[in-house]
Amino acid sequence: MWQRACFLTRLVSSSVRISEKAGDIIKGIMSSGELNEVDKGKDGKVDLQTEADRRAQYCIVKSLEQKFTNRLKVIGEEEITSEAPLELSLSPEVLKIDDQCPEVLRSIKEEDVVVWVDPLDGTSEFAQAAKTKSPLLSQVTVLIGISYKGEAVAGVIHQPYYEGKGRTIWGIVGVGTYGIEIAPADDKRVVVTTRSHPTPLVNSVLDTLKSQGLLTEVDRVGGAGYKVLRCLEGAAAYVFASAGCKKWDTAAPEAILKATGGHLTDISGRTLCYNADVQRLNSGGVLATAFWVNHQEYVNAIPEEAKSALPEFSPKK
Ligand SMILES: Nc1ncnc2c1ncn2[C@@H]1O[C@H](COP(=O)(O)O)[C@@H](O)[C@H]1OP(=O)(O)O
Ligand SMILES: [Mg+2]
Ligand SMILES: [Mg+2]
Ligand SMILES: [Mg+2]
Repeated sequence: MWQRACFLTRLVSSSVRISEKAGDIIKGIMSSGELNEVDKGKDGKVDLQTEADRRAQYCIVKSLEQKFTNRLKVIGEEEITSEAPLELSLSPEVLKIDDQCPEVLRSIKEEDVVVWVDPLDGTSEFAQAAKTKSPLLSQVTVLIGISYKGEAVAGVIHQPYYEGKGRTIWGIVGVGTYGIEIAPADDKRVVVTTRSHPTPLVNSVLDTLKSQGLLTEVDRVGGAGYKVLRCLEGAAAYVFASAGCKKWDTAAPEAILKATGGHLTDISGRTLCYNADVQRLNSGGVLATAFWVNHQEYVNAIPEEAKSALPEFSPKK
């Protein structure tokens, strides 16, 4: 089956298993209690990295390198430092849908894609949970996103602590999203936003959405992956009117959301580009909406002052 399947299906099939192995590595570090946190932050801002981030990164990048060739371009959040076991098996579930892949995706070759890796999304929540044993751990995810011609076309989100045993959600645009039950339209308008990176602008945009009836309830939760999962499970939108999220935070979630009919752009409605040489920072913020929501309505409701405070291009990578 591996030999006959197209490259993209093989890559997703391998990424599903690799993300699950990375999840086991993350859980192992949490159980050991030896997170060995490092602060990568600049300009006085805290940006944590733990041993779990480092080992999961190693597992994902090295496994992809072994399974595929060096023509595959992989861009990850962390440097390759700590070693970890690899994962070379495949998910047969993904290979089963190979014949449903649209023709345009079937012709993709290794050198045509970029793989965006966030080995542990929700590091603040992970580190805080180690100290307080709080339910924040369900907000931790492993993200592997695949882009083609600058567009997010496939993705894997593994949630290691979901209901104790974990789950893996994966999707291919034009085929569908698997591993999750997509919630129908809701009368309520729950909007999810950052828990660990609030700013006055983030809050004032939410106030505006509320005044326009596009928000009935705000839920402050961690991680870009987890927030997009919430949009698949009933939340109307994920709104983050701040820079800070990077391409590896949004690639996998965007592909999975798009595969269900939802949208993810910056807060001005501009599509995100995932070419290898693009700036890493999503400097225009993040706006994601569920399939049953009018995305443009949210774009229009966000004040111009907020949009101009978050320009598309930042001088820093
Ligand atoms: N200011 C920031 N500095 C570093 N990472 C950020 C920042 N803002 C957002 N992120 C990344 O985006 C994710 C979603 O942000 P938030 O939870 O604040 O909405 C975070 O978990 C973090 O990813 P990571 O945990 O992989 O470092
Ligand atoms: Mg980080
Ligand atoms: Mg992240
Ligand atoms: Mg991360």
